[in-house]
Amino acid sequence: MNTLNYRGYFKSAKKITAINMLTLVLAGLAVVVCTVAMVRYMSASYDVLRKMGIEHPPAKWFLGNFDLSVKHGLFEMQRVFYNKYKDKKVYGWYNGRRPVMIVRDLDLVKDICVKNFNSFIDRHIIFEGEPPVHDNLLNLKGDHWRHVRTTVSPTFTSGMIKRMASHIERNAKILLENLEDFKEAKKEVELKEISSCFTLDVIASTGFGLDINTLKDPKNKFAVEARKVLSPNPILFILVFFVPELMKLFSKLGLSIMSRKSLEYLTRVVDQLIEERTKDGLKGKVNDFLDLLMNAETEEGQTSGKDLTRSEIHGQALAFILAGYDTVSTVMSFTLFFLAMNPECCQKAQAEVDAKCGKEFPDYDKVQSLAYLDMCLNEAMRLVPPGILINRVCVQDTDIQGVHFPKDMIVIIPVYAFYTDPDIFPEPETFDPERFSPENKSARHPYAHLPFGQGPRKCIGMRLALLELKIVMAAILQRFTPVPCSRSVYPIKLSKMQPKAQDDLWVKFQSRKT
Ligand code: HEM
Repeated sequence: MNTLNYRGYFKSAKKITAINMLTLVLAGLAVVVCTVAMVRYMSASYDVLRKMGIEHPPAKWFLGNFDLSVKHGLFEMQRVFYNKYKDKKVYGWYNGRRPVMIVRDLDLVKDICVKNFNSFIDRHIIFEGEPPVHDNLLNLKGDHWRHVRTTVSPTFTSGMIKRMASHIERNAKILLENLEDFKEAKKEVELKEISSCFTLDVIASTGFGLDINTLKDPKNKFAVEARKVLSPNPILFILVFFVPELMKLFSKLGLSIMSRKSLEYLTRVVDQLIEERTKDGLKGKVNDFLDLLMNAETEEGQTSGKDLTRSEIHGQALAFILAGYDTVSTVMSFTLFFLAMNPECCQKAQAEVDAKCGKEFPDYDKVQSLAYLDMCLNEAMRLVPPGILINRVCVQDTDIQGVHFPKDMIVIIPVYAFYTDPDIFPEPETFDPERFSPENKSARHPYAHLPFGQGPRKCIGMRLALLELKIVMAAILQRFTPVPCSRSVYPIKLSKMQPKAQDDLWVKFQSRKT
C-alpha cells in the first residue's frame, strides 16, 4: 500500500514539476514579450522630432526629457533651452515618450493663439478625469469646449462681474480686520497663507454664495475639501504623466488622482444650493457664479443645444475653484511682497490709491482707474507667472510661417522664458512696474507678456481676477504698509516646480499714519 502510495507520489510529483516548468517557461516568455513590447512602446516616438528636423535635447528611454525638468526645475529649464536654441523659431522636447514643439517666435505664438486657432483649439491635459473633472472648461475639447465656453461667457461680462463686486468687498473688509489683529500683535505674516485664505473666501462667496472666514476658521469644511481637490495624488499623477494610457485602468480600479470624497462633497454642495434656491424662489437673485450657471441649466427633460447639463455645471463650479484659487493668491502674495521690498514703488501705489479713493473703500468703480497698481500686478505676474507655460494641441496638420505642426502634436508657449529674456525685458530680475507704462508696453511685441493667455481660449476669469486683486490690494495699501521683517528673504528663490517662494513670503504690516 505504502509502496504504491510512494510510487503515486513520485509520479504526481514529476507531473507537478513538469507543469511548474511549463508555467515558468510561459511566465518567462510573457515577461520577455511584455518587456520588449514596453521598450518598443516607450521608445516608439523618440525619432519623431528628429525626422521633422526639429532640434531637441537628447531624450532618455521612458523619461524623455523629464530628468532635465528635475535637474533645472520648471522655471530655469525654460530659460536654459530657450537660450540654447536661440536662432530657432521652434525647438523640441519629450514629455515622457510624447514629443512636444516649443515655440520661441512671438509672431508664431500670435498665429497659434488667434489666426490659426481652429487648428490649436485643444489644451493638453495630463489628467483628464471623469465627469465632473472632465467637463470643466480647462479640460474640454473641440465643439464641446465651444458650446460650454459660449454658454458660460456671459457670466464674465463687466455687468455680471460688477454684481459680484460686493462679495469681494465684504471679504476684503474681513481680511483687513484680520490684518489689524496681526498688526496689534506685531506679528510677522506669511503672505501666501493670508492670500490663500482670502482667495478661498472670495471663491466661496462669488462662486457659491457661502460666507466662510478661512483665516479665523481654517478647518471649515468647504475650505478643507477645496484645498484637498487642489492637491492631486503625486504618485498617480507621475504615473499618468509617463503612461497616459494608465488613466483608463485607474478609473476602472476606482483610483482617482483628485480626492473622490472631496469632489463628491463639492458636487453635493452645488446640488443642495441649486435645490434650496429653486425652492426658495432665489434663482437669479444671488449674484454669484452658481446663480448664473443655474440660469443656463437645461430644464429637466429637455435637451436644448444651448444650455448646460448638471454635470457641466459641476464641471464649471470645479473650474472656478481649480483656476481661480492658486492663481489669484499667487499674484496677490507676490505683488504685496515685491511692494514691501521696493518701498518707492509701494509709496507710489499708495499715493495713487489715496488720490483716487481718498478715505472711501476702494469699490468696483474706484479701482478701475488704478493704473499704477495694474502695472505692479503685471510686473509681479511677469516675475512669477501663475501659468508658467501655455499649451495647445494641434488638431489638424497645419503649416504656419514655414513650420509644420502635425496633428496631435503638443505645442508649448514658454512664457517664463519670454519674461526673463533681457532682449525683451532688460534687467529681467529687477521689479520695475514702469515696464508696463503705456509707452513701454507699446514699444514691445504684444505677445511678449501673456499672463492670462490669448485668443478664444484665454482666461475666462481675467476680469474677475483683476477686480479681486485691485480691490484687495487697494484696501490693504490704503490702511497698511507692508515692510520687510526678520524672516523676509529677498531676492526671492523660486521653488523648482511651482510658482512658490522657497523661503515663503514673510512681511510685517505697519499702520499708515494718515
Ligand atoms: C491672476 C489670476 C489668474 C491668472 C494669472 C490666470 C491665468 C490663466 C491662463 C494663463 C489660462 C490659460 C489661457 C490660455 O490657454 O490661453 C487660464 C485659463 C482659464 N482660467 Fe484663468 N487665471 C486667473 C484667474 C482665474 C479665475 C479667477 C478664474 C475663475 C473663473 C479663471 C478661470 C479660468 C478658466 C475657466 C480657464 C480655461 C479657459 C478655457 O479653456 O476656455 N482664471 N487662466
